[in-house]
Amino acid sequence: MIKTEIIGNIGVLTLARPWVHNALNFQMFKELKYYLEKWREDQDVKVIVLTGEGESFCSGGDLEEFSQLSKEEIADCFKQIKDILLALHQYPKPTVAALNGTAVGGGCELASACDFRLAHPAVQLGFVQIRLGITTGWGGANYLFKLLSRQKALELLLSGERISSIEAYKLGLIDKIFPTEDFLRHVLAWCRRFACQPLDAILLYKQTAQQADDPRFTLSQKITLEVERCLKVWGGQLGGPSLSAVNASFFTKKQEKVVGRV
Ligand SMILES: CC[C@@H](C(=O)O)C(=O)SCCNC(=O)CCNC(=O)[C@H](O)C(C)(C)COP(=O)(O)OP(=O)(O)OC[C@H]1O[C@@H](n2cnc3c(N)ncnc32)[C@H](O)[C@@H]1OP(=O)(O)O
Repeated sequence: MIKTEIIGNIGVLTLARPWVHNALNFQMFKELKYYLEKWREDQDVKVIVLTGEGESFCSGGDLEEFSQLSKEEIADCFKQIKDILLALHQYPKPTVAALNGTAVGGGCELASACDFRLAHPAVQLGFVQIRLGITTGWGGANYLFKLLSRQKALELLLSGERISSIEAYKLGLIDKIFPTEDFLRHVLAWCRRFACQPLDAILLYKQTAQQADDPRFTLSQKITLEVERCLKVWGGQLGGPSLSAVNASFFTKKQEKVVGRV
């Protein structure tokens, strides 16, 4: 129910239950967890893209399946799902939700847990939970509060209204709008700008990003750690190019330029 593909260092996870608009059942969460863990250490995967098959990105939790569970079973299920979304939010590599179509309920929670959200003009988004008499059950409101101002996030959550991707872009919830035609091709080209970079540097920037909003560190400590990270890659400690290799590449390019000018 989750299809996977690695395209040029980009791991693509496709929610594949289009007959129910990619409603997420528990089996899909298990698969999502499995692939996120598998790709965490995979040197060939530098960026993760989550998308959906068919006309929707995701219609949220599978209401059919969840309605058959007891209160205790739902509590256990949601606990496991919120851990998977948190792991996605704290993932060491960049994560991208490619909204190929409608995202509602838990579909918006999933997208909000990612680093980036890309969409096309026909996409609609809605934190519709309140219209069912419930609230976000997977941590999605907290991710939304990190992305939007308190009042904009509250407006979306309290109204349960669906908004267009263009409105969501203006709010800052969507990072980029691409044409509907060949949407995934545009997404992959956008992600390739990250995926073509050295993995060590990608991982270190993600660490710096995670730390940026961690209240346990002062700004001075965060900056010291940021500098230490740079020195690690500079010295080649992570298996990247060493100081001399960085210099060599700089001077080789410089020399080539000079030769080219003659
Ligand atoms: C439970 C977790 C909770 C959270 O913590 O966040 C949530 O996610 S709550 C929110 C749950 N989601 C919803 O309320 C959305 C429900 N779906 C829709 O609003 C619409 O289906 C749609 C996604 C906007 C598409 O509308 P439309 O194009 O008109 O299609 P249909 O409505 O006819 O749907 C076709 C088919 O799909 C089934 N379906 C859709 N969503 C779900 C779902 N979330 N769970 C289970 N099944 C779903 C729908 O019942 C239809 O089935 P059939 O009638 O058997 O064809």
